[in-house]
Amino acid sequence: MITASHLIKAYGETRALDDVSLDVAEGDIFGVVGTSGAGKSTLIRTINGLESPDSGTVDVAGTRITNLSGDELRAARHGIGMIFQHFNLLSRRTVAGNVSLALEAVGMNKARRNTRIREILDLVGLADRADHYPAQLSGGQKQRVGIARALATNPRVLLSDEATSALDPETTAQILGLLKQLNRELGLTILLITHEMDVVKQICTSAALMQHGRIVEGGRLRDILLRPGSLIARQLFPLGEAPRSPGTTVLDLTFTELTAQDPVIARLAREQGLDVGLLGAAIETIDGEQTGRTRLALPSGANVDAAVASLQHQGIVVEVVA
Ligand SMILES: Nc1ncnc2c1ncn2[C@@H]1O[C@H](COP(=O)(O)OP(=O)(O)OP(=O)(O)O)[C@@H](O)[C@H]1O
Repeated sequence: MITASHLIKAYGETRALDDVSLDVAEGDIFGVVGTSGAGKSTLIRTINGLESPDSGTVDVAGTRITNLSGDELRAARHGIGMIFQHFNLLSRRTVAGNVSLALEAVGMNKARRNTRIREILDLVGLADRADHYPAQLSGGQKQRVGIARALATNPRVLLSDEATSALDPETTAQILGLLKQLNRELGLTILLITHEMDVVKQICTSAALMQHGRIVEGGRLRDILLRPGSLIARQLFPLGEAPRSPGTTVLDLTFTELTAQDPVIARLAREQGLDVGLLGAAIETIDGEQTGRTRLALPSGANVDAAVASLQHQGIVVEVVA
């Protein structure tokens, strides 16, 4: 649904995008994560045609965005909804008036606009706020207006630029819940950029990690998590620095639903006759599956190869970290 191919964008000496390629499948919720300055905003602005790359191409829903300019580009952008960290609402317009803007831009007549505004405000849970002004709304309600405005023209794609970064954790969870619902009910494809791994945990089905203008890792979350050495898995389930104590072997285990219910540690201890220590664990539901990482310590003298083989036999990804 969204394909970016070999994007390069430089600002002076800085390569904000340094050969970035990305594929977002229809119906996916794809999160691009990275620290400040990694190039996330430049990427999302290039995908909706606000920024043109020095080279490379962007296709959204079958249209080559990077070939368009002027009216053609404006028309294509009506098919791409976008929401922002600071909502970008017009303070002098009511909630209905803000949503109406998107519909006026595509030339819809007043009667149809009014019907569509009611419909979309109902969908985002703001039917009773149509006549309020942005200043009279909470942050979460303002973002709901942003979402209603972005989806008013029925785009198949929604881009989200740090849409929950200005919200408290509870409101963030509600807005992410709404996005997930819209993804499910409308088949909406969502590409979001965020610096918060929690956002990825809560709704994404796929993710990519950006560093210094490059995508250093990406794919479906369930595949990424089972990739030994995955940077995204480490950030999703931080276990910290591995402790070093002479003779002890430290293992990091990554497991998915298949094994979450199994008595993995007990079985390892029993089969190998080992006193296994538990050093850390982080377990969450990701993409609907119980997933997690656990850090174990094996005592000195343990047959590490046999222990690793036994864990791998149970479908667990094992890394010897110390
Ligand atoms: N218009 C611009 N002019 C000059 N440099 C820019 C411009 N836009 C971005 N950059 C530079 O490009 C790099 C990537 O910036 P970008 O805003 O895309 O990163 P980001 O990951 O979105 O960071 P943040 O989360 O802080 O917004 C940075 O080094 C930034 O300073």
